[in-house]
Amino acid sequence: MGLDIRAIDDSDLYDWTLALRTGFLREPAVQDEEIEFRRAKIDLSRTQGAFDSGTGRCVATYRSFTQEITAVGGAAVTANAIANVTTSPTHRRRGLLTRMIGNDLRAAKERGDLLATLIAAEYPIYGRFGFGPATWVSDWTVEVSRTGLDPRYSGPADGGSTELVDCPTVAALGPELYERVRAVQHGAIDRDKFWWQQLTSRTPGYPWTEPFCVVHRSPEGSVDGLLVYTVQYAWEAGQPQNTATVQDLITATPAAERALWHYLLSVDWIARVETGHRAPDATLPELLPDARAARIAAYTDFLWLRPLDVPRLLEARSYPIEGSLVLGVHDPAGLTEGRYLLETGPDGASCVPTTESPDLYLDAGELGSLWLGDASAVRLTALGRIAEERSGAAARADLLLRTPRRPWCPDTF
Ligand SMILES: CC(=O)SCCNC(=O)CCNC(=O)[C@H](O)C(C)(C)COP(=O)(O)OP(=O)(O)OC[C@H]1O[C@@H](n2cnc3c(N)ncnc32)[C@H](O)[C@@H]1OP(=O)(O)O
Repeated sequence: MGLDIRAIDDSDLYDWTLALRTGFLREPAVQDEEIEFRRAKIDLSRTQGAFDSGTGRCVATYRSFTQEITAVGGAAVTANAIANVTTSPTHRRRGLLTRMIGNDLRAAKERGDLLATLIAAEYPIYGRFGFGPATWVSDWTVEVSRTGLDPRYSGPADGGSTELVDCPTVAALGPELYERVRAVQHGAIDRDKFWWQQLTSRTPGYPWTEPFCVVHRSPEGSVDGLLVYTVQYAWEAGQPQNTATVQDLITATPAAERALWHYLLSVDWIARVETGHRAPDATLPELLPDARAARIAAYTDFLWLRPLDVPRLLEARSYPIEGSLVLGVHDPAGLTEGRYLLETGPDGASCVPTTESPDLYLDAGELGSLWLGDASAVRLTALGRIAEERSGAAARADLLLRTPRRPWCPDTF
């Protein structure tokens, strides 16, 4: 029985969505409103389905779209973002994902995208396709009664302000604020109108509860922070045991972040706060007089990157110091295989193919892990994933590539 992989058309949307829901273990029922939402959102020409010629049924799904990711130094780099990857349990491990991702990565390379991005559902899936983990997230649970924050708090003392607003106000103010935030946060990705729609209104096919929303303004009156949270309402033996769950918290200044955490950790009746995905080096715990009131609920790899054009990718980011490095990149898919000479300085970098002998040999996935400055070349060498051909080269790579604050991608896609 044949398995035909092709770009889907509008008439496939119902079957494709059913296969997607099946693969993600969501109720296998598709409402017309969900189809309408997907029809508006997805680019059919970059949406693949695998169809079983015996039954005609869609048995695997895959989608990519153009995304911007912030490089170290603030440049917005064009990426091929991958999402909605599933193979139905009846057709697993027959190479369907391998065929779909191969098609897509070759097309992205031809289009000129510098890299591919995805959020890996499970760690072992994507390394074989040249991806490496590049950003991490930390999720915290805060016991409000233990924070040690002043219980008499009633708003920022520095002239800034917090205001409760509704969802349409978030949808109106959020995009401009987020543009400022992502421009200085390496690892952040752009948010399209559907992202804001899903945060601020009920979207067919996704669970949603009307949230509480707070805007923070600086002492000068500009919007510099946004907090969106829902509350799970619970009382036990006459005591409030409500849990607030952060749906989004973005800030353009450290003062705004401190003010919004202080706000949320002072709401009467909230006993516990679940922070959702924060930066891996979140300042939250140490904002609290008792930092141990915040416990790590999860600390995990998040955004994975796959280089597609090594010279342009390495030239797109900034470097703190002058230096040079020859990288020997191994890429079984043949997309980035080669030797590259990287020369860096505070004013820019050049990266060109070279015949010089490499300082470091590494797979494309390891380069994906290094690009945003999070992974350490010294550490990857200790793990046996980078071969150091010149003594001290891994430490030199870390001096060139690593960043003072860690990269962070706050969003799932
Ligand atoms: C970006 C995203 O959308 S992330 C979401 C990914 N989707 C899911 O996790 C949903 C549930 N899982 C699935 O639908 C499927 O298992 C998929 C999509 C992950 C894999 O699809 P398949 O068509 O079975 O993959 P395929 O047959 O091409 O496997 C290729 C190789 O990867 C391996 N592999 C695939 N999935 C996994 C996994 N979850 N864990 C470990 N190895 C895996 C296979 O064993 C195979 O290895 P081999 O070449 O050594 O034999």
